[in-house]
Amino acid sequence: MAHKIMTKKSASSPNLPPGPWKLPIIGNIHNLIGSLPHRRLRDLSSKYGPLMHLKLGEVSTIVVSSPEYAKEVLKTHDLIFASRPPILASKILSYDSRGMSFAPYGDYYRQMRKICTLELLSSKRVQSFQPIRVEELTKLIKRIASKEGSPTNLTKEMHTTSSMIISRTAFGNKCRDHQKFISAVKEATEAAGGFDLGDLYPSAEWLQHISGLKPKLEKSHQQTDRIIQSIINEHREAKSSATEGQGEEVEDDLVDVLMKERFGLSDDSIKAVILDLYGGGTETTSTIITWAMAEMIKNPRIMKKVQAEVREVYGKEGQANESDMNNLKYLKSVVKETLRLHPPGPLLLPRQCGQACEIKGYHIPVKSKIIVNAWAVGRDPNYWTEAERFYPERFIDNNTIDYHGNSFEYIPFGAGRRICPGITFGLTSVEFALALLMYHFDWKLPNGMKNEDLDMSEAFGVSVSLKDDLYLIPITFHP
Ligand code: HEM
Repeated sequence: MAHKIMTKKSASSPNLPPGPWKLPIIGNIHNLIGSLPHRRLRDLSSKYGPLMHLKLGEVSTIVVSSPEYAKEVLKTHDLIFASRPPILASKILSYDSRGMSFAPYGDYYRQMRKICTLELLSSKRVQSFQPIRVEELTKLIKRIASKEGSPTNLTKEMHTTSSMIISRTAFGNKCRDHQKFISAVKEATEAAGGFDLGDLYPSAEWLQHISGLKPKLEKSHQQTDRIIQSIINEHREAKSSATEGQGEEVEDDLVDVLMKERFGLSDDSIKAVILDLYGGGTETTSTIITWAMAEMIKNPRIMKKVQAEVREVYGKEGQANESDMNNLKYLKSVVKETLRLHPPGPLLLPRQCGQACEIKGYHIPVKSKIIVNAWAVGRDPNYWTEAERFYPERFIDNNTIDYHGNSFEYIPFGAGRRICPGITFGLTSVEFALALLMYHFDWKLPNGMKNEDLDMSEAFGVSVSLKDDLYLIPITFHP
């Protein structure tokens, strides 16, 4: 291994992974200033190695930037790193971390994860939501067609569509105003997206008060709580009138599933999980679609090839449908390549070390925060030829690299026990949306802009997205 210990340490000082010099109090916070975190961390790790130690405020942080070390953390020592660090936003917004994303690893988490993978996000359940996807995406195609020839804000359109798909999946027809829920969560996410000093200095609780974040999060939480609670109450009423034989048949949306008696979940747990699924599935899905569109506009050869494939497969039917998606081999490779270069969560979600351990001779202290730089791993030139190039062909006929965290050079959904449970849900929406956009329209940039001039700069947020909204001109395709 290239990064051996260079200096002899005394027996009492643990052999931490290498890292930049630490300043008093702030540690390495100043080392992160300059560019977006995933880029900055990659630059630092090219100097200090693929297993790097940083001190961010009080928090000992281990940064993983190569497939070999990602495998150590996400597979070899999976159980030790299966927890998440406590985060103020999740404590407040997610009912004391009762959702799945930030629940500490333990019995409660395992129960929720099981419900989620077997009941809420299983292939069968995802399949059952097909009518919702078809309806929302048909609305999207109609809205875009109505703007024929003029610039359309695809970023915004995709965000609206993904939000509606997940909100309708979660609440079904028993919610009268999806928009109210969507706006409240947007506000909460914006509040949580800020940098929280309190999380970097857990021992100084007073910091949470002076940063002003806590009251902001509490206010947002009260608002979202009121809305979801009233949706749950509506479900309860619909259920009881159906049982009494007066109501319509109760159709299973995600809240219905979570309310099943055999799970014995409290309302707070139900609300936390719903918020998690909404938070985990909306922006991720819409940003991938936008990145894929931007990459294809930049590479017209690729867009033409996808369009030819989609139009050939769906030509006879005159419209795209989900059942033939398996024939769209090239479109699927475009999605895979988009996720390699633009994983919406470039640093996955942080893990926490549950027990002091050693990785290839380096000491990992208990309670360290673990950051896996999936973005850097997906661009590692030791694993990828022409790593920075958008080249979907690399995945055609490559059956070894899948989405399930088995190849550690490709982990846009993470790997191991905490791998994203929404892979099927997310990919089904992404691939179908792209098939429709490619089938129904030709696309060009506004104001005579050249393909190569499209700015691909990133913005860091809940997901890493294009910095500027993507405006494209649709031209309807008439078969
Ligand atoms: C389509 C694009 C998506 C991407 C790229 C993505 C990516 C990720 C990543 C990187 C993680 C962290 C994994 C880890 O720590 O190893 C994660 C976790 C999670 N995702 Fe996704 N996700 C996507 C879609 C979805 C959807 C559609 C849902 C739900 C409807 C969802 C729900 C979740 C949840 C609940 C977790 C937390 C899992 C846990 O801690 O056990 N995601 N996702």
